[in-house]
Amino acid sequence: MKIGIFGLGYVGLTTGACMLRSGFDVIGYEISDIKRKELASGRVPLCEPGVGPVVIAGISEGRFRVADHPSKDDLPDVFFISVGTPSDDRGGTNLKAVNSVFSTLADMRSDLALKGSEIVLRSTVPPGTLEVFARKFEALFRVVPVAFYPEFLREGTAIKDFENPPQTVVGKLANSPNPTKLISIFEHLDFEYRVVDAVSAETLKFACNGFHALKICFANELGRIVSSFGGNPREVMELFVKDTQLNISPRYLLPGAPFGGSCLPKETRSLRNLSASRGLQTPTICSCEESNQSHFSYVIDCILALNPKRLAILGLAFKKDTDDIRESPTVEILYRLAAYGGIEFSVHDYLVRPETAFGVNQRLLDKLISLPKISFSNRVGEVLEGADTILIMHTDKRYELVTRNLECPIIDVARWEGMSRANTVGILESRRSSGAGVGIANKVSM
Ligand SMILES: NC(=O)C1=CN([C@@H]2O[C@H](COP(=O)(O)OP(=O)(O)OC[C@H]3O[C@@H](n4cnc5c(N)ncnc54)[C@H](O)[C@@H]3O)[C@@H](O)[C@H]2O)C=CC1
Ligand SMILES: O=C(O)[C@H]1O[C@H](OP(=O)(O)OP(=O)(O)OC[C@H]2O[C@@H](n3ccc(=O)[nH]c3=O)[C@H](O)[C@@H]2O)[C@H](O)[C@@H](O)[C@@H]1O
Repeated sequence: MKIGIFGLGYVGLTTGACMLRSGFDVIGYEISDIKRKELASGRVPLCEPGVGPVVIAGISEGRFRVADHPSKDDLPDVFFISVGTPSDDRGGTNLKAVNSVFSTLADMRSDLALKGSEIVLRSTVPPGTLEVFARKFEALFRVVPVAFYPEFLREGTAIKDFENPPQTVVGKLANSPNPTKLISIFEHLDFEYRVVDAVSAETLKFACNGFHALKICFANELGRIVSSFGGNPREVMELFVKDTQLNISPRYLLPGAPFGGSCLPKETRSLRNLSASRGLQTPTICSCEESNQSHFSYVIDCILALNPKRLAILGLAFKKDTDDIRESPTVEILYRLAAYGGIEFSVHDYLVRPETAFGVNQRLLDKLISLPKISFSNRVGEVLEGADTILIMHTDKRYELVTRNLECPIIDVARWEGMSRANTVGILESRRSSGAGVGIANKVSM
């Protein structure tokens, strides 16, 4: 069986690698010339453990090909759509890329029907999206099975998650046939799956990401309360998650950094936007954004309490084991601290590299490293040299080891260590009276 994948980003390339591992041939359709060229030259334009070697081997064996659009002489049996669905200006979902893919496929509908191809939407989309596209591209949906199959992978563990998903759900429209070829892929991978209506599958995806964000907010808010009484937030929550009868899984429940990445912030904005569009009052769900912002303020206070002059920051990506800096908490913290002036930053990450960043990540990184008083390196020793304060943002054991015997103050946000706001008020006052940070002062005071 031949698999086609639209969008060779974090999800699309992982899907490609997993399909190759399962023995299928893959054609990736990617709109970015640079990404296509990189792949054609045997370079993988992102860091995701395990993906690179499989994709490169697939390319050299001729089992992974890359093109800008499908050709009717070389049609896949199953098309996965994994293009980006970023937030729009109002917190809704920008569906332009998905629309463009459906439009391409609609133009080829007779060839797709002849081949018996199926279309599987994997991009995260708001409830009701498949129905909207079914109306818009009615002629395509009439002759080709189209399903929504939410993706539950996490960056950094994407292959593992793809091959062992927490659950497998296929959403389809009432009058659409079962996507039998897609289901035969699951059989091969030994997945259990459930077929539900498209709106349920679309909403389930938002429910999962919204709940992940909510759990993080709860853990971080509770952490702040425990800290204020002199208790140990990690200990409290480590005990809390031991109760797996009533407290569900430990994931997302250990206090640490504010949440970030390309998904949770986007989906919390989308949920607020969806509620508002239906005139619904959903204060718990809507408060996640505010709660996360207040946690940023708390972390900033803890850093400023140490009055750093030269701050070494370990971990720039939104979490360890990825090079993705989209909505990274570290990036947000850097901008907020930079607005105060007077701090020099040296930043380390094992995987983020200016020379290998692409697309949005490249633009974000270029902007960040053009900040005054910031240096960036992939050598941790270089970054630590001369630092008077250290900020650890990733739960990476290597950071624990390399900082173990250092004498300067360390704030390990990822593990909630060294987090204290003592003396913050005095420092904020003096920074404010020197005119620094006026623009964001109200965000920082709590
Ligand atoms: N990153 C993650 O951990 C997860 C993401 N998702 C969802 O999967 C989707 C993709 O996410 P990412 O892979 O992170 O995005 P990404 O931004 O890394 O990749 C999207 C790719 O699609 C390409 N593209 C855009 N329009 C195209 C078109 N018309 N034809 C072909 N290629 C096109 C872009 O150039 C880019 O390479 C989003 O809807 C996201 O919400 C779902 C689960 C996990
Ligand atoms: O829909 C998506 O796009 C994906 O979004 C997230 O995956 P991802 O953003 O790759 O990574 P996560 O591990 O969920 O991390 C997101 C944020 O939560 C934080 N986090 C994660 C786990 C945890 O236990 N605690 C915690 O604070 C991370 O540091 C990060 O800031 C979801 O968790 C995936 O299940 C989902 O498929």
